[in-house]
Amino acid sequence: MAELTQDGRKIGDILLEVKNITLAFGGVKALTNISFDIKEGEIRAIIGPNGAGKSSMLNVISGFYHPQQGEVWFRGQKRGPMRPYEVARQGIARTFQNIALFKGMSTLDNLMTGRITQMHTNILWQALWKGPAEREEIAHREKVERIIDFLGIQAIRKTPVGRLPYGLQKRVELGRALAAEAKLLLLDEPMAGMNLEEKEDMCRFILDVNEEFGTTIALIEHDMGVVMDLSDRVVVLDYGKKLADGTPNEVRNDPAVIEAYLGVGH
Ligand SMILES: Nc1ncnc2c1ncn2[C@@H]1O[C@H](COP(=O)(O)OP(=O)(O)OP(=O)(O)O)[C@@H](O)[C@H]1O
Repeated sequence: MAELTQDGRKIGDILLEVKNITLAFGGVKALTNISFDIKEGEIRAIIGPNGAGKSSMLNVISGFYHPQQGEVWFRGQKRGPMRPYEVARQGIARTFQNIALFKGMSTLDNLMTGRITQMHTNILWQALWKGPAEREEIAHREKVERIIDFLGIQAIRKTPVGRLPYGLQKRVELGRALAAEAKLLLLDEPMAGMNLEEKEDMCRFILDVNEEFGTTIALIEHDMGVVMDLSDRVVVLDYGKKLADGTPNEVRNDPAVIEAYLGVGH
């Protein structure tokens, strides 16, 4: 059953669910018995003080970490242990806390690498018969050009990304994740290190992606203003445990959340 948000966006059924996830590194428990869901069309934030387990959670969802306990369900199916590229092929794309682009390559080429999960022909096939590979390349190129237009980055399409200012590199990284045409987009601190104007731009792009492509988005963010403005629901972690889960308003007024944040001087 779809529900409508105040601004008229449609939120559908559960797209991804984590159930009782426990993840430890040696003696350090990064996540303890964490459960929550992400619904189709939703913008979902994961927040919490430093070391709360946010990135670990994203790494579990994207297949980089494998929890000792718990289950991940995607599109109604329980997932077996999966490698990150298998998760990506299933329709989950992500960006990283520290930008992970190919710095010497152009914006365009970086975005093309985002198409890899969608490519059908391989190198042998390309060598044997150029036709289909060429047609495929053209189709991928068209998709990437649309993303370049959407993000307003035509002027930097040939620029090596290492030469771009930080805010633009973050935008290219978002573009690469978009190029994968994922159902679920995971953004690890998309506004970290940005000035106010860059943050406002990034917020706009996240909302536009969600509205225009219907992409479900889960993001980790430290800027509370951004989290409260952008997200439909927020899950709060602290010391690897789930502290609260609800609408921005519910979470903002939760005494346990206020305590956790005040306690670490936020
Ligand atoms: N690969 C790893 N090896 C060992 N310990 C790890 C690893 N990844 C995370 N941890 C530990 O797990 C805990 C949670 O870390 P995590 O990075 O998930 O927190 P976070 O909420 O994302 O923090 P931050 O806001 O500072 O990025 C920390 O104690 C961290 O040191």
